[in-house]
Amino acid sequence: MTVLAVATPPLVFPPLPSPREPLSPEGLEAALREVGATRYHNLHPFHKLLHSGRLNRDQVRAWALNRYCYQSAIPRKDAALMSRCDDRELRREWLHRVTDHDGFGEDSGGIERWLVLTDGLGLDRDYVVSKEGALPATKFAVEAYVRFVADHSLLEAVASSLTELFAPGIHAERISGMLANYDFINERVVAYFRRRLDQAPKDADFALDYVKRNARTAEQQRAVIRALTFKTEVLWAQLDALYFAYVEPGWPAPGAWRPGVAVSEATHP
Ligand SMILES: O=C(O)c1cc(C(=O)O)c2c(n1)C(=O)C(=O)c1cc(C(=O)O)[nH]c1-2
Repeated sequence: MTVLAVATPPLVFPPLPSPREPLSPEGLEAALREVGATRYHNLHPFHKLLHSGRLNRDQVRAWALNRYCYQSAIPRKDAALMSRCDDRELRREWLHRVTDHDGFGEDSGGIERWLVLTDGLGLDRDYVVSKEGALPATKFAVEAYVRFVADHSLLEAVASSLTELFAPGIHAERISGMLANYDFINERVVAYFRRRLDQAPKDADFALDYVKRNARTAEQQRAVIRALTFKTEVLWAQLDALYFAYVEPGWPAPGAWRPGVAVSEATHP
């Protein structure tokens, strides 16, 4: 079986830091950044294909439709985090993450902007929102993230959001790569990512500062490194599933979306 030739990350990742003695806050930040540098999903072959214009429109549709599940779960996981939080200051700071996605007042929110993207790709909105066509692995990975935040310590829950430290780079790469390489992508449909370029760094800086101040023992530091590693796996598993279903060998699970389903070729630029 020929697997598409793309630049792949090393098969064996460098060992993760596993502090026995507490690290300094700066040492902990370096360890967390190392997790991102070696495991974040910008390294995944599916993203390399997506950003360089080597997917066809149906493969981009499959990505957007599955990724909707992740988007729509983010406010649920942030509400789960807040429900466990006794610290009013932390709740006040975290609250806007829910409204960034669900919208508030005049702002229709990130989930709506994501649906503008799926509209632009010609996907039926009700079908996307129903999540009926999402891959099993997408649903499992996304729910695992919501459960992780609900079940682990507040510190680990905050740390699991730290993949956002690495998101602006991939969003910038996606905006320029997709605009340059696909004639069916325009400014209107990349609006979601442009907005995240401002939102994500503020969220990530706050969460990083919180983790550096609160993870003081070696045990807490191991836990936050594990939480961030877990989150990179949530993201990676979704792309593995997309690659298997829609690139190579191209086996979508029973019931998962297939080209031609819930699609109108007329896009809405
Ligand atoms: O496009 C991406 O690669 C990407 C990655 C991530 C991430 O790293 O978790 C998020 C987002 N986008 C995103 O748009 C977003 O709103 C978001 C929220 C969170 C989170 O964990 O709270 N991650 C991400």
